[in-house]
Amino acid sequence: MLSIAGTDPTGGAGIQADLKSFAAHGAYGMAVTTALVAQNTRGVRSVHVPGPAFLREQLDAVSDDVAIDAVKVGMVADEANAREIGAWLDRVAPPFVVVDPVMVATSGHRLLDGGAEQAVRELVSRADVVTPNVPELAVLLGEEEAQDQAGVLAQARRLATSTGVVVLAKGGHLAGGSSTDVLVSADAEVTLDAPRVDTRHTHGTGCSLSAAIAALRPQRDDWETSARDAKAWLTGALRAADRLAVGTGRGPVDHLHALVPVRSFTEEAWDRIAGWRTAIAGNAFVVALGDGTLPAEAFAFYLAQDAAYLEQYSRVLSRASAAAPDRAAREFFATSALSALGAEQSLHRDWLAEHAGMDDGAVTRVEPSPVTAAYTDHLHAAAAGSYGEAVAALLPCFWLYAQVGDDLVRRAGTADELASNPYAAWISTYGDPAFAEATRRAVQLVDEAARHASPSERERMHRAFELSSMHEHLFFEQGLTRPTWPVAGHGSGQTVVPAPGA
Ligand SMILES: Nc1ncnc2c1ncn2[C@@H]1O[C@H](COP(=O)(O)OP(=O)(O)O)[C@@H](O)[C@H]1O
Ligand SMILES: Cc1ncc(COP(=O)(O)O)c(N)n1
Repeated sequence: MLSIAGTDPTGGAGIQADLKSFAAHGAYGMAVTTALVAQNTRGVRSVHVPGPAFLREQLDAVSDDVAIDAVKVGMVADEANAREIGAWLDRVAPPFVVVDPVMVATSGHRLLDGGAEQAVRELVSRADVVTPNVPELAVLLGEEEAQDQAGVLAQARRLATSTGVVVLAKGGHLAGGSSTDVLVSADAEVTLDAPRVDTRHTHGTGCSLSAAIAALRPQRDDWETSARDAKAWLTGALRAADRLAVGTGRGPVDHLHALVPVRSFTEEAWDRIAGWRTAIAGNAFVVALGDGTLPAEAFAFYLAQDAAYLEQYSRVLSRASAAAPDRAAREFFATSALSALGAEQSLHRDWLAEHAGMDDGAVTRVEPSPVTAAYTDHLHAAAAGSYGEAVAALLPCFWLYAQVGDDLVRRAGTADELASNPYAAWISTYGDPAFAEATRRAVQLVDEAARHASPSERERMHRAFELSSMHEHLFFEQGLTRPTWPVAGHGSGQTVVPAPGA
């Protein structure tokens, strides 16, 4: 494959994008430079055109030596370049030629000299396929820009008829929930539909699509199949774009997304804590809680510690609420902070009053055990980092409890069997669909935060999530081990919760 185009030193558009697009389709990529463009994800700074003589030397260097299966032409920069490329195409007659009539960058900067439009029209007439976006389609026809899909289709028909070239008119610039392109030739019309991906990283989409079509054509039977497959690939590249984190403006798409499948932060995080999930499912405390054989003093210790934990958990939820980027997230974390103080705590206070003789005051005075303190210190430390770290650290308390609740409800069997378990109220709280719904929402918000995180912040989020998962395991376990703070000079522990009935 040969790309004849301009450069993008940040690798998202032009020749650099074309080569990645070729590689993504299993093609060997070559490139001839029409213009050196000083640009980045924020825009174009300047353009240097070596000129037609050197352009011709590059083109001949390739075609004198290498068999070319298909050519993609992108930015030509000026009229002299366009004529040189036209003459070379006439001489070499490559089997497949795609022309992307690049005129103006997404950022609004001109990439084609004023007055060179006629030369580009002549180049288009030498192509098999031309891939204009909405403004380029209008310029090629000398008409006003189309405002909707019907207008684009009508213009694509006129261009196909007047040039005899297959026209792939791209709809990326139109509004709507889908990003529809139309492929129009003298004898066929095909609509290529794709959902509009919610990303601002669309730098180089046009370059990448035309390069993909050129790369696929020798491997497919016709232009329609090539364009369809190229568009499906581009949609995947757009979906994966946000994870690249290249530049501060409109970033590139992820050409090689198929090499590393896209997984959400939470899917990956959940996999990474598989060990802790197994440990919690087999945790002796959790198993005994599920079958109702857990000694009351073990549950009392756990529950009193959990009340102490929830005091701090609620504070960290409030900090996440304050740091949240939008109103919906702020509301979610504020509501969760409130229910950690209220609804969940009432479960604790009722049980401890009835079974451990602890009144509200006694519950409030419970000293956090070393295990509880380690967990809440970790949460506060995460909250001192970024919003992403805070919410990643907060998530296991939702997710692992929803998982344990769900497991224990299922292990209990029927509702009657569950009711006979002395810890049924606890199990029902966390096995409740409302809690599962809150967990789903928390998962979504963490993924949202991860989408805006840099790779290093994402890694810190993983670390925070993993540490919280470990703390969850240790927290359950402490119901059986009842760890205490060593008291200086005594070499013994101090009880942190009175025995039941005390
Ligand atoms: N947000 C998006 N979601 C899905 N496809 C898109 C999106 N933006 C552009 N595309 C697709 O990318 C290709 C290039 O589109 P377009 O923006 O019209 O061209 P150009 O990049 O040349 O300006 C087209 O196939 C278009 O449908
Ligand atoms: C060298 C070069 N060629 C083409 C584009 C158009 O890119 P886009 O698809 O973002 O409009 C560009 N920015 N740079």
